[in-house]
Amino acid sequence: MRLKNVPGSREVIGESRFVIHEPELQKGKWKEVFGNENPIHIEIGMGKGRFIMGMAGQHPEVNFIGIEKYSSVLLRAIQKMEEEELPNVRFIRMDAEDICNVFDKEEVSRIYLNFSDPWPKDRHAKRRLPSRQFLARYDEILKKDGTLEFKTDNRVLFDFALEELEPAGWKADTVTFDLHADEALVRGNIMTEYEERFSAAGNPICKYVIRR
Ligand SMILES: C[S@@+](CC[C@H](N)C(=O)[O-])C[C@H]1O[C@@H](n2cnc3c(N)ncnc32)[C@H](O)[C@@H]1O
Repeated sequence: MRLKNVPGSREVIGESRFVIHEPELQKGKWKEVFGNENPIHIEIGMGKGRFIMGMAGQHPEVNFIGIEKYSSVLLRAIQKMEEEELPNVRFIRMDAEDICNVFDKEEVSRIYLNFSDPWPKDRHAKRRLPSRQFLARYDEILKKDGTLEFKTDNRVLFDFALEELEPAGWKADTVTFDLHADEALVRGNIMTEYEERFSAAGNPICKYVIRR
């Protein structure tokens, strides 16, 4: 269900203590937000937050920041955090196009892209989160030894994402076209909302991991 205009969602988000309301002000200072020196991992297009909250529960030694464009979707993640507060999670409502205004050079240790919107029209290719335009933004904020991980069931988008790596100066370390068929790779895997739905429908899940 895509909820773009849930009445009151902007107000709830505006008052939520789990949301960073002026993220540009934290650029270069994210460790202060969490009050520790732990590495920062971000998920771009986090949806309702299942993945990032699952990861945060498994990894209290990491700080997680979820980025989501739509308030109505972010609202669902906030509701989950009201039920199960995690000290190492914060959310930002923003378009990831502006990500370089929010994180300083090498401030982020890992970026997760999960089931990113495919934007099927060619003229919208630059809006795809694994596009070379976005890779250039990730290049700015990711630590030199940082990691980028991308999962999707959309084979066309995945093939596009693989083709974007070389022109952007990136190289995949691990590529799988059926994550759930590989016991070693799937160990510790946290399912996203979309992953649960699509893998239950029998769609193979593709994934790449890049270590810089
Ligand atoms: C297909 S959903 C996948 C949600 C979740 N990652 C999952 O796997 O279940 C893609 C999400 O990315 C968000 N999104 C798309 N483009 C974005 C952008 N440029 N900045 C921030 N969020 C974005 C959408 O609003 C949507 O919630």
